[in-house]
Amino acid sequence: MQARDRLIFAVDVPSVAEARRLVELLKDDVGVFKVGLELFVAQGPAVLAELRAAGAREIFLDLKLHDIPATMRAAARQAAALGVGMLTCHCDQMAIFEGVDLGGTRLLGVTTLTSLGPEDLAAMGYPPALQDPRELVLRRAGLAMGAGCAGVVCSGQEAAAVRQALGPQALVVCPGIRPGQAGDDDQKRVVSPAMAVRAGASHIVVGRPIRDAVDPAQAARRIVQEMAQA
Ligand SMILES: O=C(O)c1cc(=O)[nH]c(=O)n1[C@@H]1O[C@H](COP(=O)(O)O)[C@@H](O)[C@H]1O
Repeated sequence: MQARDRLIFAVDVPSVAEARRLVELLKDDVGVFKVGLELFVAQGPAVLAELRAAGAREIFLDLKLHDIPATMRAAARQAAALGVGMLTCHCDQMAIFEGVDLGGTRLLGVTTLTSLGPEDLAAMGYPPALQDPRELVLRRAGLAMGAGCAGVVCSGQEAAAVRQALGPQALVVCPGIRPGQAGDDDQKRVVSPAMAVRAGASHIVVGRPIRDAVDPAQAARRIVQEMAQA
């Protein structure tokens, strides 16, 4: 796997025209294009064909499904029918996806959003032992794998512990990546591309630091270079 294939670009824009422009600009430097809630809610499933036509080879549908098991299974089957390579969900129970054939779509369990810190977990009512994001991430990673996921989404700060717990085969996908001098925006648990790769991330997710760069393709190439060196 080349470093480029491990870079996921979050296509966080509302219009098809802007999404297509970014894919055309980045298709040679980015392995996976992530369609999240903003683009999917605005444009619906038809946007996936638009991105493929613009040059996206692999698409990650980031819908963060969270519902009762029957609804999760049904929605995951519909997403798989769209031919996406990855799909996110929140897994609160074991065996949710047991026996569900999703073809080539790999499920990723979101563990603890990278925008959350210990103070947020305390406010949400987690007991002191689970207010340490690493502990909560490990707990939820176990649930996700038990639910039938191929891997998890966590921050690079927990990636080493998650990799150790889940073994070499699991996908460990890390958003909250901030290269160089980029600001944190609304992210709280951030690391650099090199730190995430060294910690054992299989993929990193980068949105604004590429999208808002003066030269997005150059920003992506710099990140890939940093990943390759790491
Ligand atoms: O599931 C995700 O992709 C995700 C999980 C998470 O914990 N944190 C997180 O930021 N994301 C997504 O990753 C992307 C990060 O974007 P930037 O902060 O702009 O790089 C966004 O599309 C988020 O929706």
